[in-house]
Amino acid sequence: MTRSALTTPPPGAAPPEPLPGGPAPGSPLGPHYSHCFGCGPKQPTGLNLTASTPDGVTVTAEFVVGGVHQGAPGLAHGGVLATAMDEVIGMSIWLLRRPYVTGRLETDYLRPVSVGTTLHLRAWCTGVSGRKAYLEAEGRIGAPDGPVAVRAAALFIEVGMEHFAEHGDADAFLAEHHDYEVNP
Ligand SMILES: CCCCCCCC(=O)SCCNC(=O)CCNC(=O)[C@H](O)C(C)(C)COP(=O)(O)OP(=O)(O)OC[C@H]1O[C@@H](n2cnc3c(N)ncnc32)[C@H](O)[C@@H]1OP(=O)(O)O
Repeated sequence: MTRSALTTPPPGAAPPEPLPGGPAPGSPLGPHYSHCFGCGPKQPTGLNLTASTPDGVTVTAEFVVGGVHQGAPGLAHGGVLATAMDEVIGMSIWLLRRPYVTGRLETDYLRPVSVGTTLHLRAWCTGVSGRKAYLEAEGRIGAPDGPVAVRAAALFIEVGMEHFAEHGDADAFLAEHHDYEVNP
């Protein structure tokens, strides 16, 4: 992975600890928003990723590449694979229950991914420094220890709820997260 300086945590940036009262290891994670293109069950044209966490800080998910995800005939579109990386990374930082958005996403494509492949995704945080979270992800073909097809590194930036209120629909988010603390 040719991770750039922009997605490499600075010295002293520690990875996060599991959130007290967070999801139990192995338990499935719900979508962060039901209409999300990546994980929303009410988004029929989306990726419909479902994920779980083995340890409260890592996220795993399976993505079955279908015909609707093609770029070249029979092969996954690179932008769709980047979307899957963005989503699983977003799910892993959402384990902290603070709102982050993608600032930068770097993707390496190491192997072609055929339609019909189950891509085993994994994402984790390598460090948090102020508002910046540094994250990585990988997608492996056919099994959790299969050959790596895609790798990603990302910088996510923590934002306030005003980001969604000003640019999007904060009420739609809060309607699905009654337990969410706006000012924790
Ligand atoms: C609640 C669950 C949500 C799940 C979301 C799922 C993931 C997504 O799809 S998010 C959608 C895609 N992303 C976006 O729409 C974000 C669009 N961008 C923005 O809104 C803004 O640029 C935003 C919020 C990232 C940063 O703006 P702002 O809050 O003004 O902060 P800003 O001062 O510019 O940057 C903060 C720091 O991050 C750095 N930074 C910001 N963007 C980048 C970038 N692209 N690359 C490198 N560094 C960056 C800045 O240099 C700055 O660093 P420092 O503190 O060292 O000076």
